[in-house]
Amino acid sequence: MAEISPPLPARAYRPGHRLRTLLVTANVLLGVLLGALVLWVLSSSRQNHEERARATADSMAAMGGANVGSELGLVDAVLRMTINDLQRSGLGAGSRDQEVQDLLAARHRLLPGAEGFRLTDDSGAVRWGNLVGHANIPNVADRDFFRQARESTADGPVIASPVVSRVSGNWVVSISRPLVREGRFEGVLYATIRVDHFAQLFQRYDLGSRDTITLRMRDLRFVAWLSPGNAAQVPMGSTQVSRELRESLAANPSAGVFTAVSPIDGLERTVAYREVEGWPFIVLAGLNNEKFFEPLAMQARMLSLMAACMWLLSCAAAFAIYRVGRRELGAVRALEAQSRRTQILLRVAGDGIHIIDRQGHLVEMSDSFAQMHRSQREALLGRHVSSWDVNQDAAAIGAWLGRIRDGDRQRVEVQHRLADGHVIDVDLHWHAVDIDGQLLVFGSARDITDRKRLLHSLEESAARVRDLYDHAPCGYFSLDAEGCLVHVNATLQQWLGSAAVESHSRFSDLLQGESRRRFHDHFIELTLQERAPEIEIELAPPGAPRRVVRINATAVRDGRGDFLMSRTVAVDVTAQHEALQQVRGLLHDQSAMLNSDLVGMVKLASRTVIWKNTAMERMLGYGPGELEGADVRSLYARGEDYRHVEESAALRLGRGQNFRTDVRLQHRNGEAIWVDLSGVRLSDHETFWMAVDISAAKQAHEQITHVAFHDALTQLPNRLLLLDRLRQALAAAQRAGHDVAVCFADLDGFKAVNDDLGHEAGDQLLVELARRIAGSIRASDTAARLGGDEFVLVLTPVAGEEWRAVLDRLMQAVCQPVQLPASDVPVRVGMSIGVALSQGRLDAQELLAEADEAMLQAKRSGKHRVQLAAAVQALS
Ligand SMILES: Nc1nc2c(ncn2[C@@H]2O[C@H](COP(=O)(O)OP(=O)(O)OP(=O)(O)O)[C@@H](O)[C@H]2O)c(=O)[nH]1
Repeated sequence: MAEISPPLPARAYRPGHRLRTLLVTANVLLGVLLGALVLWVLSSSRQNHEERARATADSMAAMGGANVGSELGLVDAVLRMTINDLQRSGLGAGSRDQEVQDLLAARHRLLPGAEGFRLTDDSGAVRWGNLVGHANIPNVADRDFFRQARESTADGPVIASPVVSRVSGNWVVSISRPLVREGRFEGVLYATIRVDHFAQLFQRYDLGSRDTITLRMRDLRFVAWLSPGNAAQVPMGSTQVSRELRESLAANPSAGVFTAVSPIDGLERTVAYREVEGWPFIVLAGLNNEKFFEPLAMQARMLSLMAACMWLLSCAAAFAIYRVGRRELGAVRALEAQSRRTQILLRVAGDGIHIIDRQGHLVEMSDSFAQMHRSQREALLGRHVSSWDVNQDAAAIGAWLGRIRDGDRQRVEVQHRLADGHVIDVDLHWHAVDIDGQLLVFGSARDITDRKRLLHSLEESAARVRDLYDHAPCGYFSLDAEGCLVHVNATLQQWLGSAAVESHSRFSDLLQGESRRRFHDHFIELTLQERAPEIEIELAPPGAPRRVVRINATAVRDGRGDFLMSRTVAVDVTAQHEALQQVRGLLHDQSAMLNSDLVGMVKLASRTVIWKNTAMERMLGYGPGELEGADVRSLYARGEDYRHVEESAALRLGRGQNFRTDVRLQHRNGEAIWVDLSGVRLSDHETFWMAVDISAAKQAHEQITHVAFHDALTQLPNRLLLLDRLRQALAAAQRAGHDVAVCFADLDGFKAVNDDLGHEAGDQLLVELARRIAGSIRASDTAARLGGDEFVLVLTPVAGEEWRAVLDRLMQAVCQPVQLPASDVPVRVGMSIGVALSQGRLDAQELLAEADEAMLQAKRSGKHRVQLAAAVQALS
């Protein structure tokens, strides 16, 4: 698998983004620059405007001050000149009124701005001036200017605050001088100027609407103002002024410029003030900033608009550049992306893509091509086709390259020799393309070596399947919707008799009788349903064996569900049928066997009867079905027999062996029944048992055994049984470490009984004495009759001398009189006994002989006594 180089990071190379950033940044900078420029220009312009406003206001204030000053100066000059004239001419008090009146009138004419020009006497009565002839001569003694002038010692005019004229009713400002002659106060000459006159003075200036020129007293009391277009009224004498004016006046009482909002009308103005030189007045010129800076605002708007237009134009230009640039960049990027896609395609392409030039040299390839050749791209680049083409040499390849033309294409299977020498099969598509006058062959090669091998393998498999199909032990065939053969394998052909099978034969025509009818129904059902039930039919073609076949069919349908054909498997079940017949016969035989009268059979599961035959029921005395479910333990005569069988059988059956034993079962009436019992294991849970009643045989055997081992007269054990028991006792005694006493007894005087009373009486006596002997011993002891009047007792176990007590008791029993039928008087016999003790010995015959010898010794010693064997005595 070729390693694919990772894709470039998404933001690693984005020329469109960079251009956009550049243009946006440039426009932002341009916007900032234009803004700064506009601000700078406006700031400079505002500064100029402010300077101009201040200069204009200052000029107007200066001009106003000069005008007011010159007006007042003119009035004062006329007043002074008139006073001088009055002092010199002696006019005035005591003079003719007309002369004074004329003088004043003449001088009044010099003062067009003065409303009144009058002279008072020393009492304040207005005696001369333009009020002469007035009905009521006013007195101004209460006026400030009169009092100040009368008291004034300085050679200067007296200016009084505006007052309402008592003559005209107008607000006026009065300028006065005292008339003093020869040190005596004779009156006050005064001129009154209407405050409106000052406003008229200011009208000669080109004031804009909302501009103001104001005249105030030095103490800021309002006198007059001119403010075109301003309807605000200012109370006469009002000192309501801005804070800035007070501060500026405090800093410089004579002149100043500042900007302030007027407390009168609330408008912002550039205000300049000037002191009226020589007079207690200040003139304030206020330029309405809004009005004055209107051109500046206009300029600002224009500049801003121009700057905005420039900026928008710049943005539009930038956007156009961006659009064009992006289109170009998009094209470049599309080309790059195409190139990268092609490169990646070559890296990841599954097929071996490669390009060769007209000379047959490899000029480009995908990684998979190099991998297919088990080589590296660098090693293969420039190689000639002939270096790997197995089927053509360089000359043939050259000829082929010389023949092909633009647009030629072909698909061929070729063989390539790999770098490691292996040859692979290749499926090659090539396409010749002329690019810029150069013919290139584009190839797509795929390694099909494995596919060809697989195809070969599949063909072999198909052949095997075909062989299997034809020669399988099953018959295969397909029928069309009409029931005619479409496919049939060789096996079925053989079954049908090859001659009978023709193309499109109707299959049912090859059948007879019941088979034909059954198949017909089966096929109808198959055409209607997906499957049809299995059926068995008989094939009986002429010249071929009859056979029974079981057929299983599936319907094949088209996309609409219409029946196309059947797919049928036929299995030859002839042998099964025959086997079934045999099995049925066997089952019949088996049934007969299982129901035998002689052999009882049961099947057990978990020790419970789950099946039994009649013989078993009869053997155990149960009625039909009564044994079903019975616990098997209840069928045994003795519990130990059941346990013995259970343990022994479990061991053998568990090893897969059969188990057989003779055991006593219990008849329902309580009698024990000897049976020959054998069992086999059927499964983990089930066992099968057969029982043959052997009670009769067992009884006969027991009788035979009893006769063989017992004395026929007394029924005591005979010599054979005695020896057997003696040997067992000796072996046990040796293991246990105790003694066995072997006592040989012979009756004393028995012969006389026979002789006197007859042999039969002798037998009766022997029977009685045998009974007494058997009753004198323990269960572990044995009393046997050897023959005649000889008895042997085996006492085991014995310890010490305890055998003596047993024998004493025995002798007492034996010597008791016996009443025999043949005698009127009881018969008495004695008994001589020889005793041998085992003392660890095991030889029974030796001990018996030793006891016999001791018995003889007892006889010899006078009879009816017990004699211990000499060997025992010696050992003791
Ligand atoms: N009735 C009868 N007698 C028998 C039988 N077998 C042997 N005898 C007799 O028993 C007698 C035994 O003989 P003895 O042992 O010599 O007789 P005894 O009189 O006891 O003599 P001692 O042993 O010397 O005391 C013989 O006469 C036998 O014929 C038998 O089965 N029945």
